[in-house]
Amino acid sequence: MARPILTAEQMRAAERQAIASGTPETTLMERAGQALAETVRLHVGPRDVLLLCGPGNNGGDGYVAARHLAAMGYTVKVAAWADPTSDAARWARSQWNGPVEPFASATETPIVIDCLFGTGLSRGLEQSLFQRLMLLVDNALVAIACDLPSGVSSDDGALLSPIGRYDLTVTFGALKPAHRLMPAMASMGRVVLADIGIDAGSAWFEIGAPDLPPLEPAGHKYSRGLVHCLAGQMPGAIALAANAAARSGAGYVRVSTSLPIDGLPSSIVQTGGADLQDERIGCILVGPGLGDVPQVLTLALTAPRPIVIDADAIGLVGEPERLQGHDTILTPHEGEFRKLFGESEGSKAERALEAARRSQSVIVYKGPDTLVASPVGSLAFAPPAPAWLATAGTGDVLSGMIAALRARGLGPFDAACAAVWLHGRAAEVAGSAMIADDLVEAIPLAIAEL
Ligand SMILES: NC(=O)C1=CN([C@@H]2O[C@H](COP(=O)(O)OP(=O)(O)OC[C@H]3O[C@@H](n4cnc5c(N)ncnc54)[C@H](O)[C@@H]3O)[C@@H](O)[C@H]2O)[C@@H](O)CC1
Ligand SMILES: [K+]
Repeated sequence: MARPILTAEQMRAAERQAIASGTPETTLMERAGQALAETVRLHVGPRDVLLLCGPGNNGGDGYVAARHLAAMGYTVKVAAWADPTSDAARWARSQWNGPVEPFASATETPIVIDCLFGTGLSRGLEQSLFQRLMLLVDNALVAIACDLPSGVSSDDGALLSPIGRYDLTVTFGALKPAHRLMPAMASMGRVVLADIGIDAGSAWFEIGAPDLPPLEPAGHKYSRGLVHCLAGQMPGAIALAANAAARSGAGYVRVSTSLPIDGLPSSIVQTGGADLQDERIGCILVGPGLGDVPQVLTLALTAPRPIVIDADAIGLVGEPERLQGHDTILTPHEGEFRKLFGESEGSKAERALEAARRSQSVIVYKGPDTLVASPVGSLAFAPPAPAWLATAGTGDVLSGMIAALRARGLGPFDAACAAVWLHGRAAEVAGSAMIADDLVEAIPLAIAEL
């Protein structure tokens, strides 16, 4: 299931919309606090709980959760860093009939719930506050963030002040960009999304397990999708990509190469020439192991077919506007992105969307927080992928997977999203000691699970 992602401003608008439709703000807060308490009950055993409450509505959620946890039988302590400043938070505070101690006197507790600041954080926490918070969080058996760890900038995932490591983050209505952007995402633990009755429709979302095109009973290798790979100076990389394409369900994978490539399965056809006008081609793949051979990219761009442009070919594009009018998917990592699009301002999300607009291409902006952006403003955030994907050749595997799913008939944005999800899942299946070749072997297993 794809989960929606909203900026802080969009979240406030959705909240205003819910209030205008007759749901009072205190009801939303009640639902949020109750969901937080329920999540603790479901995920964590019956140990003492400390809730740390801030002045805004994040703190309000904390007072509500304290009431529900106490009713569930937990031993609950509440420590406030400041008195409530919003009406809803004052209401929530008034409903909590236990003691509230000053933040400075809070001591280490097995379960710590950080309800200091959420989407309303406007600057870093003062030093004495973040130091004490980090101590309590890092010494807890289980640390839980209400909406966001305090110190995280909701819209871009930046750390406005240092944060500890959380086991669980419970968010409401929609995920926020920071839940899926570095560096913040690395410290959030599992992110649980609670429904509080807000309509959180958005063009931004977290990628969920894909629906792949059904296989036609009367299908044949061309209708299943023909991927045409263009080799370059280092054919090992394109061989990996071609293998990945074949194992992602392409009906037919061809590689144009001037040098025979050893070790390719015989089902992958090697050709000397490259007839890219062949209308049966579902997707062309260019870039892995290409080297400095710009004429191969130019050749690919003469073909009126979908193209995946990866690795070396990204650096050969020149101006992103050159790609307008082509049906292209680009798969840059950070260095390749900056080489093609320059040093632009803004969050990773904004830069990905701007790059997609300029090039009129789908951009797969890779990294520990991979994003897929479309020229019309759709933006997909990858769920966290295993750290062991950071090894040679995994990018080649991804580009082959995207080319296969594009050739199988998915649109460029959907093909990229599906491949990113399956790539992460295949890495989990392959395990932490995998090499890129093992990742290829794991693709059919990941697809079989769908
Ligand atoms: N938007 C929604 O639909 C809902 C929001 N809810 C909760 O409300 C939260 C947002 O509430 P708020 O907008 O009140 O924001 P916060 O509770 O995140 O914080 C706002 C308060 O903190 C102060 N502040 C900001 N940065 C500070 C800093 N570095 N040091 C000291 N003070 C600082 C602000 O002046 C303000 O008083 C969400 O994160 C979520 O937990 C929930 O109650 C459910 C519904
Ligand atoms: K928080």
